Amino acid sequence: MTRADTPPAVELSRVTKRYGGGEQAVTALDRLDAVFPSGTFTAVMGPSGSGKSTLLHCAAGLDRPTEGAVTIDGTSVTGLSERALTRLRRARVGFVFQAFNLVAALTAAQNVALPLRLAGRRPAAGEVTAMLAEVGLADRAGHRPSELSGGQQQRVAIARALVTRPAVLFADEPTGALDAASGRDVLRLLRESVDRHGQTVVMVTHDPFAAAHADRVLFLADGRVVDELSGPAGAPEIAVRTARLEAGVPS
Ligand SMILES: Nc1ncnc2c1ncn2[C@@H]1O[C@H](COP(=O)(O)OP(=O)(O)OP(=O)(O)O)[C@@H](O)[C@H]1O
Repeated sequence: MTRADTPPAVELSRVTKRYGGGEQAVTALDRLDAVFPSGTFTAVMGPSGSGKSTLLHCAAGLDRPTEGAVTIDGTSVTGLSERALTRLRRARVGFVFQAFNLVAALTAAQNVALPLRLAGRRPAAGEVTAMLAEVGLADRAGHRPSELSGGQQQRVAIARALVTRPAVLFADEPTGALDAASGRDVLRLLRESVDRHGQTVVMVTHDPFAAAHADRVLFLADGRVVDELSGPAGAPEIAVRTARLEAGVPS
């Protein structure tokens, strides 16, 4: 099957997400449409409060839209029970957070094995080590998060997110807490997962240099996609579009 025949990893159709009610109601996503094709790397940018994290949470099945439809790896999230949604998420979705979110009491290897164990699988011999080797940390398998640098912790978090070979990996500001060199390592890993393994990656970022690693950049404002850059775009071009959006200038 060619990539064009493969269903999108994630699709959002007219997704609205409202928080609160009455006078206090906030519309975080406003009839938003977005398609994340399988095997592509998309960056999501936009001013603070534009709905980026809400988009990620709805697209990952961590949160349910108020209206509209979300399909993950061909399965409609609407109507799924909490249990079925959790199962879908564990099997088909990976998540990487700005703050790494590793389990402090577990070693790197145990952290990476966790999603397999939660899915009721005993990791095959060498599976976890191979995953750690992929992120350049085969020699740190027995270390706890407190014994690793921020960049190394984020690489363990990426290994943990990829070990189930999910249909889609979501990353929320994955380089936000890292120095420039560690940030570049993390972005290179995400890029390689797309190029080598056909992984689908969706990453929220404020950083045009980070977004320049993606195949496509979606720009959000007021809960809608208002601009898009396709094909690898350079950081300067991304920065100009971002500045325009923050200044409220239509593109
Ligand atoms: N749990 C919540 N309850 C009420 N309002 C919320 C909640 N979560 C988000 N919002 C509101 O929804 C809007 C979108 O928030 P969201 O966090 O998705 O934006 P963002 O683009 O990720 O922002 P930032 O770049 O600052 O992280 C904001 O106005 C925010 O205040």
